[in-house]
Amino acid sequence: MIAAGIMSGTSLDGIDVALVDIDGVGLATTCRLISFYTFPMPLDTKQHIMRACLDKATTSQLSSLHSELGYLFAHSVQEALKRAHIASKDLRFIASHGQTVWHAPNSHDSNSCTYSSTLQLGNSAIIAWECQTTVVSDFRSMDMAAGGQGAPLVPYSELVLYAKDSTNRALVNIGGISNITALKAKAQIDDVFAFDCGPGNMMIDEVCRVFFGCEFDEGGQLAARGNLNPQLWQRLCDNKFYEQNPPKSTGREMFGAQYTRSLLRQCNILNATDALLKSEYAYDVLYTFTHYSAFCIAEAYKHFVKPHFAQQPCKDQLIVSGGGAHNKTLMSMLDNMLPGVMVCSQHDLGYSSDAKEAIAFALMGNETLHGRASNVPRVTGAKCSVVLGNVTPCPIPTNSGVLDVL
Ligand SMILES: Nc1ncnc2c1ncn2[C@@H]1O[C@H](COP(=O)(O)OP(=O)(O)OP(=O)(O)O)[C@@H](O)[C@H]1O
Ligand SMILES: CC(=O)N[C@H]1[C@@H]2OC[C@@H](O2)[C@@H](O)[C@@H]1O[C@H](C)C(=O)O
Repeated sequence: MIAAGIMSGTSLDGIDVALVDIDGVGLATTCRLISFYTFPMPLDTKQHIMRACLDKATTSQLSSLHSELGYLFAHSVQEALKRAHIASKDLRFIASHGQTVWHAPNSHDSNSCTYSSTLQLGNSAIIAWECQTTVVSDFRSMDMAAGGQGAPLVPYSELVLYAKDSTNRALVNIGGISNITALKAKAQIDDVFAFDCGPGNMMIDEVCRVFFGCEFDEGGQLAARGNLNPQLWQRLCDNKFYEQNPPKSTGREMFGAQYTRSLLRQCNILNATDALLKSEYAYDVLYTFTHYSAFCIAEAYKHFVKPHFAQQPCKDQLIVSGGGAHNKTLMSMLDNMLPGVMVCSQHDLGYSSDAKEAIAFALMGNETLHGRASNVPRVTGAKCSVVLGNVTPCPIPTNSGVLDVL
């Protein structure tokens, strides 16, 4: 059956839509990518999201953004179907990740009456109405309710789609944040091991905005012209997220624009008034942040993944997906930091590097509609396996039960 997975991640660069042909459930699922599209995030919407992420949106602005994103996601799916020449009546369901504007898994504090929470916006009723189909959304809340971090969730789909009998595979997604999934050869669900490594492109993008007036470092060409700035490197390494034991997850709350700019200020880089000095700094600053992103991934691999792989002595692969796979400087830093490991991209293996997360949510939506769990408790720290997501039925009455989609 045909399903759509929608992902818009922490980078806010665009809305990813994967149209897939999906069959079966659990480890027997087959999921063929029919088409994949990324629709640019409109500037206004991006500003609205940033305002919410920075905790500066009013309640009415948040509510409006929830609807705004609902329409944007729905229209993205409609456009994808049109471009792929698929009739909307053939779409059986949409799995929508939503836009994360808040993710605070460790915030429980009874003294201040603060609760752990996660918030993904994009009104599912609007998506269901506009596309006249069933929608599965809000995948993270149930895992968090069950005591988990609500992230990362993609590892379940990675086990289903990429586990091998003869190779230890570490799958790294370098989006705004980078995360890693360890699939040792012949992995079963209880073997899956995954966590967020640290910043992926988030700080790199911020440096590009501050110094170069662009949104990202195309191909890593700008960083390639720099060298390590020792003072900044020291400051970056003071952040010990990369050393923390998993399970762990992070986001814009830790590695966002405010943090990036505060590091630059501490090193007197943002304070430099001399334009020439600033421009000389720029490439080194970008190189240093890129090096830090690679370092967080390499450290994650060396300290947590490699010992796990040692249980299965066979070939080790590190497979990179997400926008960071296009950054050649970052990829070559990773390669240098991990001698003896075959570092490649999803694309090198014949899969789309960009579509992975959108496909993953389509697969998890399928599990949900079959009443099956798709979190990995060992990964998120949840007390047990749980069925993820909220199901918004197709608005057309059928009188045959809301889950009659399959
Ligand atoms: N051609 C390219 N060269 C260098 N970097 C790129 C390129 N294309 C994309 N990127 C980087 O990848 C980022 C987007 O990656 P991606 O879409 O995987 O992130 P995301 O899904 O938003 O984030 P997350 O997975 O953390 O939620 C961009 O912001 C940019 O930094
Ligand atoms: C809260 C949230 O949206 N987290 C994202 C983010 O982007 C990367 C990393 O941080 C990961 O934990 C997660 O996304 C992927 C899709 C996941 O859950 O596996």
